[in-house]
Amino acid sequence: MDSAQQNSSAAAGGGSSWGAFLKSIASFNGDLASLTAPPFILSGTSLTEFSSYWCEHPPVFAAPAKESDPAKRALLVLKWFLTTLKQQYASRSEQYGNEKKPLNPFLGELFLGKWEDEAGVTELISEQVSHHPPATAYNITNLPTGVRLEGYNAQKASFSKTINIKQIGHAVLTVPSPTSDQPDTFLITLPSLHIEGLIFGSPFIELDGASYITSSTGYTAKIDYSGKGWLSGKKNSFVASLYPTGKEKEVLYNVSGQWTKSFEIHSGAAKHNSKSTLVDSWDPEKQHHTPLTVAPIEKQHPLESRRAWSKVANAILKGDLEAVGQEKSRIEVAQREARAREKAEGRMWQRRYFSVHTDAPDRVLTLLGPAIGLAEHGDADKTGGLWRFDATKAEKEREQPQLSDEEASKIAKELLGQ
Ligand SMILES: CC(C)CCC[C@@H](C)[C@H]1CC[C@H]2[C@@H]3[C@@H](O)C=C4C[C@@H](O)CC[C@]4(C)[C@H]3CC[C@]12C
Repeated sequence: MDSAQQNSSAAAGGGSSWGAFLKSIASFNGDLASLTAPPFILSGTSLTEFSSYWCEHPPVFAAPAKESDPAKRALLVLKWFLTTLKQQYASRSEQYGNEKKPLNPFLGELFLGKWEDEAGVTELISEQVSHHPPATAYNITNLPTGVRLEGYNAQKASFSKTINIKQIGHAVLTVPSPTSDQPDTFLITLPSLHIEGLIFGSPFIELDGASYITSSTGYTAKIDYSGKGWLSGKKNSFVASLYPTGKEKEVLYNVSGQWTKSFEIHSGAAKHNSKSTLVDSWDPEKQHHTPLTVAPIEKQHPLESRRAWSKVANAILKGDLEAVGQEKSRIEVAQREARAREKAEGRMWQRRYFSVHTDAPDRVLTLLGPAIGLAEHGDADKTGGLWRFDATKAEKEREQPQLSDEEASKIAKELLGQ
């Protein structure tokens, strides 16, 4: 039995737990962390890991740095963005219907790794920068080209027929140009999503609405998402167009397909226009994907996600709900105590890699935000701040010597109750 079938039969047979869950979500307050999901829907993976979905194909991520034409560079950025969607929203649910509830990261949780392939080394830093409201920040750099993505993300959920999730935050991609000293900057918004299949106990994600990518070189891409309607359409569909910013009707390229399957890029406004030609295509089945390398658990910092959550993740794997509850609550209690200590001592938790942008208006949001309706403050009130990668802090972290076993145990005890 695959996990979608397991879920469905749990929903049917173990109807009481799934039924109770459905009832609880119908009245939930929008706080995803407060959802008490039945055991089979729990995942042992924390949301800090999700930042890695941005770069499962490093050569596609780094490709824009080699293109000298700004419009084509913008197209390569759009292509890369579209290739990430399958990982972001469907990789945990290969057979539709086994999306799970990820672990809620604790403040200061880290997920660090790197990809090594024909694009060279690409580094990932992901940090839980805020707990109330929960927000994750990330920075991904392809070292040979300097292509760099930074961003932060929070979710606001509501219930109307199903769980609807609005993503708050944005991403900024910096692409060094082969012909100029000035890199291009791309401001990226994130799609809304909702959960389908809940009633059958086999949840999966569908994207909705539109998201945008706009560049400092004067190009904007709009991506419209749609799903399978009652009468027509295919799951996970999208159409995208790339046009000079402010001239939505002057489409240079159009892209269409399914973000879980394949898509085609055509020149001009319409795919079946006599003047339009096929420029490029993507089929994830035919693509090689580079696995992320993460340090072995014993070598990780105690606040690194897989080390910190290892006991919870093992208990979830074994289906030992009592242990899941106990191990989770150790972390929650220790975190509450840590916050109380900080408050009493008049200090704040120090983020290791990111800082809140507090100076004059943010350069990228001021320059590019208006073209795609993003506010200058970046919804900072809903994400605990406008988070930017802090290269100075990152350098300091890099210089830190490896923790001794005693130091690591002390941190694990104080901050995670382990
Ligand atoms: C399955 C259901 C019953 C419980 C609710 C789970 C809910 C909290 C999960 C499900 C899917 C998750 C999305 C995920 O698809 C992908 C991303 C993209 C990533 O870059 C940032 C996180 C986000 C939005 C996840 C948030 C948590 C979601 C909505």
